[in-house]
Amino acid sequence: MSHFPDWKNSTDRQQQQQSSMAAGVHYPQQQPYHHSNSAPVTAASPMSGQVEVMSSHQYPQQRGVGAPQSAHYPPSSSPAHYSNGQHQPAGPPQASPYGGADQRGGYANGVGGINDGGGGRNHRSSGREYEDEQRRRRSRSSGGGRGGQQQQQAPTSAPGRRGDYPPPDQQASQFHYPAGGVANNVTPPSTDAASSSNLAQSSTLDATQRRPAYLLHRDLVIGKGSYGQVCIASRGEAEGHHSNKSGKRKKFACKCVMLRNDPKYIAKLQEEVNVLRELRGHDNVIRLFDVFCVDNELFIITELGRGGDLFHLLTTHPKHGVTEAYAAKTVAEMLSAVSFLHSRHICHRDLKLENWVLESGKDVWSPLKLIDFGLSTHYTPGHRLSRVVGSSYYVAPEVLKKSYTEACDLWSLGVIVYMLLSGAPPFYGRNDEAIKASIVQGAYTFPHELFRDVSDDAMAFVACLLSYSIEYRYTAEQALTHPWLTANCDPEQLQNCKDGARGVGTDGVGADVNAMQM
Ligand SMILES: Nc1ncnc2c1ncn2[C@@H]1O[C@H](COP(=O)(O)OP(=O)(O)OP(=O)(O)O)[C@@H](O)[C@H]1O
Repeated sequence: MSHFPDWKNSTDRQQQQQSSMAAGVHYPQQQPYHHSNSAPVTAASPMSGQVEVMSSHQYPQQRGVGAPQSAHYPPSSSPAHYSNGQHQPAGPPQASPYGGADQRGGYANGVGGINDGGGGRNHRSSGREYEDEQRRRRSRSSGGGRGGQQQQQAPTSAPGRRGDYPPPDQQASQFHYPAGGVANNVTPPSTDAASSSNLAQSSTLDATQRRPAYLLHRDLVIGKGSYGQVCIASRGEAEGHHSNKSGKRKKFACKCVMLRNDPKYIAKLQEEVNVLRELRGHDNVIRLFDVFCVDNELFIITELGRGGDLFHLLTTHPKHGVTEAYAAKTVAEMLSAVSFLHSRHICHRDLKLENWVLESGKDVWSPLKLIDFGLSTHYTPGHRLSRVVGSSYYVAPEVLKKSYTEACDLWSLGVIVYMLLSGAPPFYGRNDEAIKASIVQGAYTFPHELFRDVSDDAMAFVACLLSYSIEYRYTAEQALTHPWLTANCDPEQLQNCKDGARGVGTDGVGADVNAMQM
């Protein structure tokens, strides 16, 4: 028996993936996986009522040939643990490979209980502030969830058919926005119908300012999150504007968020949009195209990651772990994006497999793009953040202890790399509270069963990111120079990542948002 429900058989996830396929998100067929001799990942146990208190996705606990049969994996008696206090490096961590499997392990320290009162999460709502989650859960259980309202209000066409939203007769007024019509300020909904007209509607248009209408395909859902759903939007020839070479309408991802009359909520959305704007142009950050409001609903139009997210890539294949070459390429791109964020004093705070999408549905080696800046925030260097936000499994211990810096993003990347290499999370538990306790304790191992094909350098790299002390944790810039990346990445690609980290090659960063509109 395992404490991890069978995430592979999650109905929500399957439906979402089928919907994504229909929506034009095609998961690449190439398989960058290793462990070809390993047995398929074993489904642990059927999804159970635990889902209410589990994180968004359930990660496998046991897998592969030789995986321990115990309920807790790695076993708590594993000799691979060693304590943080005893083995903390004296200076910034170097690429010091561990001598052997029995010496590899995580740092344990005597940190006490978790002081966050966060609760569990539903299937796909892990990336949110814990207090908000509690509120949403109450709202859902009373049948008043925002997502439900959104579904009901959506004036889509008949089920199964493409739903063009808004209806054709409303498109001109609602989706032809002026040149300055991007919602530069997200306005809270108003009870006054006249004043609740969105920015697009309230501006005067002339012919030269008009832009092509978007068609929002409400039934082509590519992702669901705690703040709404992400659908396909398209525009192109049908409105007499430029189409792509094949004459098809160009597709975008559209995050649809119902606005609430809540200043904090609006401020959060404003920050998400601001951050997306500011990061525009980096190769590994999803590109923002438009933002606008219609009838108290905010639409954030971005580039479409056609290859789906990394969670899907990692979990839908029967083998576990990707090759080191693929992991290194992936991580170099992640570090490039994160270094770029940090150079602009933006902390993402929700780095996880689900928030990286592949640009192409045909090439698994295509560039990765960072999405979901809903928890991102600008920070003042040297000042600590205190709000407990993040996703289970990935959240850094110092975040749970309410005093953290941008280094929390590097911890999350450490968790991601660990998972890419092994297919399992370093910190886990039977529910969110147990996972958080495991993180705060900080002990993890590199079980031989999962890491037998993984190099010492790779594990040393992970350890540099999963350093309990932020003093010793690598920055994104430092991590980009780690020998494991040098040994496993294409030199030119790695250099591009390093350049991207410094903002070299990013087009028009900081320029007026209107310049980016198509
Ligand atoms: N631009 C995109 N291209 C492809 N897929 C996307 C894109 N944006 C979002 N998705 C998919 O939709 C899912 C949810 O999107 P997003 O994370 O932005 O929503 P959210 O409400 O903020 O979610 P969460 O609560 O998990 O943080 C993603 O995990 C991803 O699978």
